[in-house]
Amino acid sequence: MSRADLLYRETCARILREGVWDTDQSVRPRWADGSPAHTVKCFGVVNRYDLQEEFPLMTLRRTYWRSCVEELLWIWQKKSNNVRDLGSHIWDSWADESGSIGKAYGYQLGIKYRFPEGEFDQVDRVLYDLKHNPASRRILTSLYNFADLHEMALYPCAYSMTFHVSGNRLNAILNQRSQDMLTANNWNVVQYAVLVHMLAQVSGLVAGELVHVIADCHIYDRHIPLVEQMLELEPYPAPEFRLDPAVTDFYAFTPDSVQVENYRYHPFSARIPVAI
Ligand SMILES: Nc1nc(=O)c2c([nH]1)NC[C@@H]1CN(c3ccc(C(=O)N[C@@H](CCC(=O)O)C(=O)O)cc3)CN21
Ligand SMILES: O=c1ccn([C@H]2C[C@H](O)[C@@H](COP(=O)(O)O)O2)c(=O)[nH]1
Repeated sequence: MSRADLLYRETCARILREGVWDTDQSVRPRWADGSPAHTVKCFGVVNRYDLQEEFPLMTLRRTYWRSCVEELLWIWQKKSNNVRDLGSHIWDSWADESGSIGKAYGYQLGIKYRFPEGEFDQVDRVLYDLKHNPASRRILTSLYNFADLHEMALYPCAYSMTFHVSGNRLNAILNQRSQDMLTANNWNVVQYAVLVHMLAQVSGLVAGELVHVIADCHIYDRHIPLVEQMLELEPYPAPEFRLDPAVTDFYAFTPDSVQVENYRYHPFSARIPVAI
């Protein structure tokens, strides 16, 4: 049985049982019809995924894992902030006429900074440190650049990764300030699990633990019946994950480098409205 499903069920059940509604407050997100998108939320959720044990793809509904990988490579490899470089349309609602989402995500990872060994962007610095200073406690990235927030269409949600090598295992903490449980929880978990596998492989390590720390973990009001239906389902076993072992350069990965086998999931016919 997929552990990712169990963690998902526990997190949603906790929000529905103990969560606090923001209905009495004025909130930023809107539904397509203009009405406020309220949530019920819990603070400070921590979910741990052992990537040696299983690939954390949920089975309670289908996660479009290939789109997750495409978005991951758009941010971490292409370092793009333009939706025209992304295969899917998930970011279109936040893009301007030129396709830009502003100085967010990929744009931040592409900025170069000075280090004793020369100039690196955040991704190249992580790759350098994993190879040359794996014992370092300073291997992290952050997209939360206050100087540029006013030029971002949406402030980064999954905003920081902290990497940690113990033995030959690469562990990571994903820090997320805000999480829409139905639309993107498993989406975010899957893409950062793939990132840990990719970085481990090109650094001569194996993927260890992914610790997902979520500050505001919420379910939107219009998602509640859909989540309740999912909580009734029995999870299937987790699928198998395979990353093309021939790839040794992070920039050589493509969506085709990732294979998922025996992915069984429950049908989910409803369209998920996304709060803008
Ligand atoms: N309210 C909100 N929730 C989010 O999860 C979210 C935002 N806003 N804004 C920025 C990005 C965009 N994200 C999105 C937006 C849409 C889908 C989505 O439509 N997913 C569908 C199918 C995707 C596909 O066909 O590839 C799904 O069924 O999961 C996923 C992530 C995640 N983020
Ligand atoms: O990767 C992502 C991107 C966005 N989200 C969700 C979390 C919130 O529901 C909205 C962002 O609204 P804020 O008011 O800026 O918090 O998008 C996500 O879960 N994962």
